[in-house]
Amino acid sequence: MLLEINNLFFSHSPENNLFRNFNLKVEEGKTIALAGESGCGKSTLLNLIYGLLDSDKGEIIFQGKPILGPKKNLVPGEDDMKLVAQNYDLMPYSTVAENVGKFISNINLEAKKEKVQELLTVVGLEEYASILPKYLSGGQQQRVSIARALSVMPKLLLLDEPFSNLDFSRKIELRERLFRYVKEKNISLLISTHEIQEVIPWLDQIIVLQEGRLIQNNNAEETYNTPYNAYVAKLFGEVNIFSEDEKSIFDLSKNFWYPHEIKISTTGKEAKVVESRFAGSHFWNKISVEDKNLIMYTPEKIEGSIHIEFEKKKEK
Ligand SMILES: Nc1ncnc2c1ncn2[C@@H]1O[C@H](COP(=O)(O)OP(=O)(O)OP(=O)(O)O)[C@@H](O)[C@H]1O
Repeated sequence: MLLEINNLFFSHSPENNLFRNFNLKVEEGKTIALAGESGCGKSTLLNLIYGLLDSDKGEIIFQGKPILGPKKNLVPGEDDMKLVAQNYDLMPYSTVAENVGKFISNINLEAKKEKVQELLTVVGLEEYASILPKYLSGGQQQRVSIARALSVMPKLLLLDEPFSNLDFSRKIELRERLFRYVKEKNISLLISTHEIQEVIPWLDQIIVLQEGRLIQNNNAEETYNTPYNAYVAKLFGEVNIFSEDEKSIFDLSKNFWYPHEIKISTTGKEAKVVESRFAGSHFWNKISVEDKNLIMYTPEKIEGSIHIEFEKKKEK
């Protein structure tokens, strides 16, 4: 096992016990999302794993060796682990290329140059090699920091919200190149995000945190289809949530229905269209059924009175 967290306890302050008996295992070469709403403990967990914080109890074992916090280890960080936090920590008077090459040996300068070039391509900054970081946007600095972390070929890369500062098209480009690169090099990636939708296609596993508790740890498909609770379902975007009573009124077998799982049918329950709005790839509709408002997506604009059914194949 690459990383093992056993019975971890941690609190920032005595009145706020964030992690209470937290356990997690990370295998080699896996791409894992650390998901959960703001404040659930994602950054704190990454900092604990990297050795920037002292745990109150329990152990974090990386490649068979315990990670010691700052009290016992003055220089945090392991050779085979890198963290890219939300402050990018670049050398201000060195160029982008020098920053990326900071940890690469100077023994073979030609090989170093090639490696830096390869990493700049991964993060889409080939043209910025000779620029100083201060002339870069926050998102670009973030990418330099990711390239520098990749340069040491870590066994485990921890990324804290790596796409938070990027516009949509940059995000799509970086995402694909980064995820392919880490898989190819067998680097385990633990990436914190509150926009799980954006990374689903690349994930082996999703770990969901809720107020410091690990509440679900499955692959993306299982997490999406059988979310542990409404909090998990909501991480995937809009979802219709039914109480136990409503579940029986609607004769449903599960509590969470995504908008695309509700379909127009010739029979089924009658519904009134409250509003229908163009949303790009579909129309976003609010409908009212049995005094409950539901969101459903349709290919065309809808109005008036309709009949709906709940997609059968997703029922479990
Ligand atoms: N230095 C600190 N001192 C005291 N409390 C802190 C500190 N850092 C974080 N916290 C608290 O610990 C909890 C977890 O914070 P953390 O930053 O780990 O969450 P997060 O899931 O990464 O959030 P975000 O997605 O907003 O970055 C929050 O309640 C936060 O207010």
